[in-house]
Amino acid sequence: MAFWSSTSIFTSKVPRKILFMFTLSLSVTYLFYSLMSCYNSLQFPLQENYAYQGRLVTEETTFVTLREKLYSASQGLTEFTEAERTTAVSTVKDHAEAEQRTVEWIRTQASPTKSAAANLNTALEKEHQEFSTTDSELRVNCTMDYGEKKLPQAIIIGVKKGGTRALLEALRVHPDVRAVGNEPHFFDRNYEKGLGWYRFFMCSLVPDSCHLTENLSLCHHSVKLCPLVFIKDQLTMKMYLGRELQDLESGDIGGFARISVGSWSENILWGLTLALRLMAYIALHKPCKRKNLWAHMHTDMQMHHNHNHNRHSHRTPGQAHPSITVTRCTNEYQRAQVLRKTGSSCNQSGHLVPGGGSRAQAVCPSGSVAAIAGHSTIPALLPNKVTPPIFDSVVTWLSTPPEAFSLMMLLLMRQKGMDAHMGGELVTSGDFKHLALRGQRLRSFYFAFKQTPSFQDSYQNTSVYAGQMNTRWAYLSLSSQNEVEVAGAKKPALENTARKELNVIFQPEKTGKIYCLGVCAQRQPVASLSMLRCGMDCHKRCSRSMLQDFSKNETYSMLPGKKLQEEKPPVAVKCCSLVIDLMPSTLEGQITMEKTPSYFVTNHAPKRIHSMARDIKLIIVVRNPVTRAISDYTQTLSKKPEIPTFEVLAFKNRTLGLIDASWSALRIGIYALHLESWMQYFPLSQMHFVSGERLIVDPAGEMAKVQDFLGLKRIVTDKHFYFNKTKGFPCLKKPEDSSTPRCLGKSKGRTHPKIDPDVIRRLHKFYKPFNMMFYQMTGQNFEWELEGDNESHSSQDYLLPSRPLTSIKPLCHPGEAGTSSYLHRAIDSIKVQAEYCDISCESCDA
Ligand SMILES: Nc1ncnc2c1ncn2[C@@H]1O[C@H](COP(=O)(O)OS(=O)(=O)O)[C@@H](OP(=O)(O)O)[C@H]1O
Repeated sequence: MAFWSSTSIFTSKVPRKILFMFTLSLSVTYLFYSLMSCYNSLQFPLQENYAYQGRLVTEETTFVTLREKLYSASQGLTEFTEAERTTAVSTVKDHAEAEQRTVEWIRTQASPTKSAAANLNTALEKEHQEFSTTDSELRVNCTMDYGEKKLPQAIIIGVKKGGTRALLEALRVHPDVRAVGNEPHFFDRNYEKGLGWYRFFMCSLVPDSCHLTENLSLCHHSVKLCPLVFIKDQLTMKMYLGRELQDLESGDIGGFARISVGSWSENILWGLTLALRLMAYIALHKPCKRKNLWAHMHTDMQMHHNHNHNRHSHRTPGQAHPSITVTRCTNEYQRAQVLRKTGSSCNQSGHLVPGGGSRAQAVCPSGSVAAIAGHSTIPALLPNKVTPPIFDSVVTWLSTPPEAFSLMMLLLMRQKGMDAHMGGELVTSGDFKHLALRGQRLRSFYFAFKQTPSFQDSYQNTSVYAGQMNTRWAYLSLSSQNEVEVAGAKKPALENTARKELNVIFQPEKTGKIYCLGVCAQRQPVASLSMLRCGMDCHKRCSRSMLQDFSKNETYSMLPGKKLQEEKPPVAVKCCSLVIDLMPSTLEGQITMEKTPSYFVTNHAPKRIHSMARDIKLIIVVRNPVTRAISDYTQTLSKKPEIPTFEVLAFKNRTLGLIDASWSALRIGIYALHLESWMQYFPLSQMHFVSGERLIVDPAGEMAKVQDFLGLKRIVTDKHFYFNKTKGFPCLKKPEDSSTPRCLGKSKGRTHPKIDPDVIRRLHKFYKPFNMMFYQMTGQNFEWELEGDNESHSSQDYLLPSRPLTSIKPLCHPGEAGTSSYLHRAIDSIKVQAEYCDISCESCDA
């Protein structure tokens, strides 16, 4: 009602009314559009156990019923049209049957290389629509998760280009398998981030996490929109806009609705209401004119502060209530200038005075506010406004750059004895390292904090220094004078610290109330719904120049940084799951998995994985090393077309026939060598080898073995696969509620370049002794030599073993002493034997 009364201003101002109506309709349209488009992604998330993820589960739903649902969902596969349906494969209960199927399958493939090659080009366009499971798509997971975050119990450790994606995607069909779509690269690239990071990476939104708390909690996500996240955002926005519009309507800063997760309809209704209110606010304040906006806001703030001061004075008995006087800062830009040039501080009576130093005193000893980092967040944090429960009053000021607000909040939290941490929200990437190294600015910060009684203490006699808006990370420290300091630092120390911080942040703690508050992205290129997130669409435009200005200014850092000493146990950040790519949680009885094929060739990986979980199950998909090398090369070529030919790279000296075993594409294929380091830590019984070739021709057969190995019920069977002629590979059948069959993306099953047959023959020769060694070690004969013997086949012809992989006695028994020396002796003899081998000891070790 208040809203409508406030908008009555419009009636006298026709142009504003028109603007209002226009923006309103836009907003409503967008809202529906967003919901609809996102809903699609929920209908069929890329994670296979779609039912698990995509269906809303009521709070009463138990884990058992959830799992039951998953099982039934995994059975319900939609039939294909005749055109789509080609030869299916069946389980490998009996070899003869499997073989028969294989033969049939191959026949239908009609030489997959050629058919795939011929068809692929013409079908590319079609493929675009048809093959939905691409790696990049896998990065987005807009779904809710249930259960617990666990470290993986099984990992697909290799090998690159072996067929690992196909295996993982097939496994994900299984209701008892939960796997992250992306490759975490924890044990090779991200290890220093710690298991906390890994685990966090392995988790996703915790259901209801945002109202785990009794009190107010805010959760804000700048991740891609999806309904479930949106609900949370919406709630957040309820807060944000509640603040904004309450300012507008009633001048009441202090009173905010508590957040509770409402029903869908309620939330949608909220969204609409918020949109309306937001539009009204925008129309009223003409916020795109920066100065005006800020002038308005200032006026409002001062007005409301005074108002609030009077209203709530009874809450802080005996406390002085200095009014805000921000005389020098009539708009944000000016404020920034003031701070940048001179620093700023406030005097005892709470007035902003130009400072000579390089810092801004944000909260003056008197408890009043002068400025913080050029932004007008402080009024929201004014001690005398912050009445218990604190969170009812501490809200973000919509047009405040999030960094400033977050920092300030964090400082205050810490200063008041709260266990508060800050982290960065990833807007465009699920990879922290990537983000940090690319030098991208974090676009928003979030922090989590735990309420402690001391937080409600008086704010008197405190000083908070804040600054450092132009670097990606900030240090926080408590000085000996109990001052909280924030300071920026330059790379690389800053990044290291940031990582440390993140590690800390992501280690969950069981006890305590967890609160979370996120701040919207500043320059996030998210379309109109960011209006609902960040308050105003034009806010981005308005503040961009200012932000850029900040970024350019190197001297804007306020204080020399001190490293944050972690004195208290870290806080869980369950509430805000800000990483886009997430490993799902698992229910009782489910397996958490990931795949990162580079682990297989990473020296430290076996030891690291062993120290994490010595009983972990390891899956290794292996493929003829020659084909694998060509596949690897093809991938590189697709990214860097200027690289030399395969033939050139493969040899150190082609005339002499010296193969360059240090070229990674070739080195990876010396499986025996890499396996040796794994065997030093894990018994063979914990490893399962999948034939990459058979995974193509008999996916169900391979899947049966993998499921057995993982101790899973054989759920994924031939019923789940069909051979897609266009793709030239097996694909997963579509689930009943999706119209999309699931073939792997364009990067899987590429057409390989034609390689000189002589080179291929030489490579086969090169690999032969290593392959033999590998067969011995694993006790399985993958029969890659058959491919090498038959030169009429091109590299991409998947020449199949005519019978199931033969078993041979393993050379070394699991964990057996002497494995290593045996292998070394064997490799030594190989070196002598191998005619074309230029393997030196160094390259072997490498
Ligand atoms: N079902 C299905 N669909 C498409 N592709 C399939 C499938 N099964 C196995 N393969 C083979 O998988 C090869 C890619 O291996 P990876 O997924 O391990 O590659 S990666 O390491 O993750 O980049 C890929 O290699 P290329 O053919 O060289 O592209 C495929 O041959």
